[in-house]
Amino acid sequence: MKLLILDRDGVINHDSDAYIKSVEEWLPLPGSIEAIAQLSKAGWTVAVATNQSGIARGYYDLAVLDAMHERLRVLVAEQGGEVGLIVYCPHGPDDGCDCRKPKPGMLKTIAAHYDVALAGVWFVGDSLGDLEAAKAVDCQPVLVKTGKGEKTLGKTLPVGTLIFDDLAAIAAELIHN
Ligand SMILES: O=P(O)(O)OC[C@@H](O)[C@H]1O[C@@H](OP(=O)(O)O)[C@@H](O)[C@@H](O)[C@@H]1O
Ligand SMILES: [Mg+2]
Ligand SMILES: [Zn+2]
Repeated sequence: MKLLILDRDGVINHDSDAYIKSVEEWLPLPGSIEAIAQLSKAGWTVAVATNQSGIARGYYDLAVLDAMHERLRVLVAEQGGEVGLIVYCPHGPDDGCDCRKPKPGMLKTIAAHYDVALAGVWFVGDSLGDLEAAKAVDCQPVLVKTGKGEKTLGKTLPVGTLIFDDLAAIAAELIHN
């Protein structure tokens, strides 16, 4: 199967150092909804793996998080596509969970859900932790320059990291090559 895994904040929607705390603050990046819909219509399964420590920090609750993801699903459906499994880590940095990136727990959950191997599967993120999570399970790390991506570019990236301007550029690459 053609599986693509996306980080959420900074890849699909605008990110904020103040966290994305409400559906109103959850604003798609230019071209991201269309990119997901086009990928879906081209036979790709698009899953999401997102850290959401704002839950542990008490900035918003699971109902709000679910509403953001319902919004994502509705917007993509309006473009004729669909979003696959969305996995989130609600824990804080000190909770010692297995799912918070850079740990690869969420990627493993997605692989198990679809019963596929992760080797070579593209995982698209804007933070170094996303790329490190990818590397940990032999996914292809892919950095976008949106969100925190420009800042991440200044760090030492995992060997072999691919770099694209945004999700729309990734969709064009995957669909047309
Ligand atoms: O990019 P994804 O994984 O979809 O989500 C990132 C968010 O959970 C938040 O992650 C936080 O990091 P800490 O969790 O506080 O280290 C900060 O970077 C926030 O700016 C950001 O909105
Ligand atoms: Mg991000
Ligand atoms: Zn977790």
